[in-house]
Amino acid sequence: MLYPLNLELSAKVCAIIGGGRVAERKAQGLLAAGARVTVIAPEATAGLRQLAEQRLLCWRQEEYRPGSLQELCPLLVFCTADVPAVNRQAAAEARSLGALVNAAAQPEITDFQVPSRVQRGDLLLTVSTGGGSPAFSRLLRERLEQEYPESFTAFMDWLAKLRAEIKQVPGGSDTHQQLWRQVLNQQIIDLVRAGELRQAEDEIRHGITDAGIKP
Ligand SMILES: C[C@@]1(CC(=O)O)C2=NC(=C\c3[nH]c(c(CCC(=O)O)c3CC(=O)O)Cc3[nH]c(c(CC(=O)O)c3CCC(=O)O)/C=C3\N/C(=C\2)[C@@H](CCC(=O)O)[C@]3(C)CC(=O)O)/[C@H]1CCC(=O)O
Ligand SMILES: NC(=O)c1ccc[n+]([C@@H]2O[C@H](COP(=O)([O-])OP(=O)(O)OC[C@H]3O[C@@H](n4cnc5c(N)ncnc54)[C@H](O)[C@@H]3O)[C@@H](O)[C@H]2O)c1
Repeated sequence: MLYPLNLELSAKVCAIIGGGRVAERKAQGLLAAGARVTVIAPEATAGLRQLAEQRLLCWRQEEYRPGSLQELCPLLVFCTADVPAVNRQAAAEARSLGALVNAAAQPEITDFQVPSRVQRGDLLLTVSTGGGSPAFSRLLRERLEQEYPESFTAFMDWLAKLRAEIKQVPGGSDTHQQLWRQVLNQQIIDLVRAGELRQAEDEIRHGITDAGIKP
């Protein structure tokens, strides 16, 4: 069974071996998370070249060779070359440097997989099939995008602010847990989904007042 975790990657060094379609997809996700990305590949897609020209990532236009990763000291290494032996070599070096390895087509050298995802502000929904069917992950992701539209971005922002207020309320975490379980119900999700943010927020505020709490 895979163990899910959401990594804080801002300013962390990540290396991508290979410059094809898979590399480009991985680079986009990593850049969105604020990582410092270096691509090592003799050739790169137009999209990757553009990102390099905009200095959003570093493209080392060369083949991977043992030692290439040494001075980078990356946290994560993505092996996406279309030569399995190259990916194996890079993965071995990465591990010796303490990095975690992703190799989409070679599960035997993979430490972690990248899930399909929907981002709505701080709300992050991810889907994995453990490599069984990435196409099914995509299908589910498309459904989740419809079920959790953009309105959730603003709602999550509001909810996090309210939680910060509630945290100041005396009673400790048991009281807070009980309160949240009472005021957050399935109907709230439906209201946010329908874009009725104001009503969702009012429902929550009323629930808090009914519980006798003044945030
Ligand atoms: C989630 C997503 C994220 C991302 O890539 O960032 C991702 N694949 C996506 C899409 C996708 N990938 C492929 C297709 C074509 C249809 C098909 O083949 O099924 C489609 C669908 C499409 O594009 O329509 C081909 C494919 N993928 C892998 C192999 C290798 C193999 O199976 O051996 C092959 C065959 C290559 C070949 O035949 O040459 C392997 C992996 N792909 C994973 C992630 C990991 C498992 C995640 C999981 O199980 O859920 C894992 C194990 C490695 C990893 O960690 O990257 C992204 C969803 C984007 C979205 O949400 O739209
Ligand atoms: N396209 C997909 O959706 C997908 C998904 C998962 C896995 N895969 C597999 O992952 C691999 C990469 O897929 P792709 O579509 O990005 O392939 P691609 O052919 O578009 O890209 C391969 C890249 O590897 C680079 N490369 C070759 N030798 C290298 C070396 N010695 N050092 C550094 N880079 C080197 C090439 O220059 C090229 O940029 C393939 O084996 C593919 O079967 C593809």
